[in-house]
Amino acid sequence: MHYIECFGCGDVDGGLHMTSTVGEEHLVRSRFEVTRAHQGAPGLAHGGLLACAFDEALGSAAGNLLRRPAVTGKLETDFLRPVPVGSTLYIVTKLDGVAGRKIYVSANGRLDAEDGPLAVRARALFVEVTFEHFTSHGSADALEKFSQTAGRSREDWDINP
Ligand SMILES: CCCCCCCCCCCC(=O)SCCNC(=O)CCNC(=O)[C@H](O)C(C)(C)COP(=O)(O)OP(=O)(O)OC[C@H]1O[C@@H](n2cnc3c(N)ncnc32)[C@H](O)[C@@H]1OP(=O)(O)O
Repeated sequence: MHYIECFGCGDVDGGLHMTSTVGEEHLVRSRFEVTRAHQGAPGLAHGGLLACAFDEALGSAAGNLLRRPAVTGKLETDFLRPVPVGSTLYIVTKLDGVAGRKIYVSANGRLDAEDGPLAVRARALFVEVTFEHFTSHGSADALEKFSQTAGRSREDWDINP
């Protein structure tokens, strides 16, 4: 799932420009490059921006692994180490479970390498929604744009791979 106007993964000025890929053992790997635009304290990433990066990584995992539209219901973050400007967070997300519409995911973010020091941990509950969630609360035009730019139609979502 990729939407070019998404703040997390899209081609948006000032956005996070994150990329995510599904790898071995159904783990989703995401990267977040921390720039000066993401600062809170001087030279360090803002905690809210880091939470956003994890929302993106966790949401990307829920969406790409299950191929169901879902939105964040709950997001928890543990900030274990400062994350400096100029560093890259290597985020690995796993699917912990599904119960009805509830999708549980968790992630670890390590500094500058897959095996770097653990800097941020996060857990989230995503809730599966229908497309009407986006048309009734968002914008039908934006949803159409998503369908076009993601290269898939709404009907594709009915298929559970
Ligand atoms: C086109 C595609 C593009 C793809 C779109 C991809 C988007 C990804 C974007 C990145 C992620 C985001 O930023 S998403 C944006 C931020 N999030 C949002 O805007 C969500 C706003 N909240 C809502 O719309 C709603 O509260 C929902 C959809 C989350 C839930 O409402 P609902 O549909 O009425 O369902 P509800 O019965 O309340 O909840 C269903 C089950 O989840 C549980 N539940 C719900 N919320 C919580 C919670 N905070 N903490 C614990 N549990 C919760 C309930 O107890 C229930 O459990 P049980 O009784 O079944 O046991």
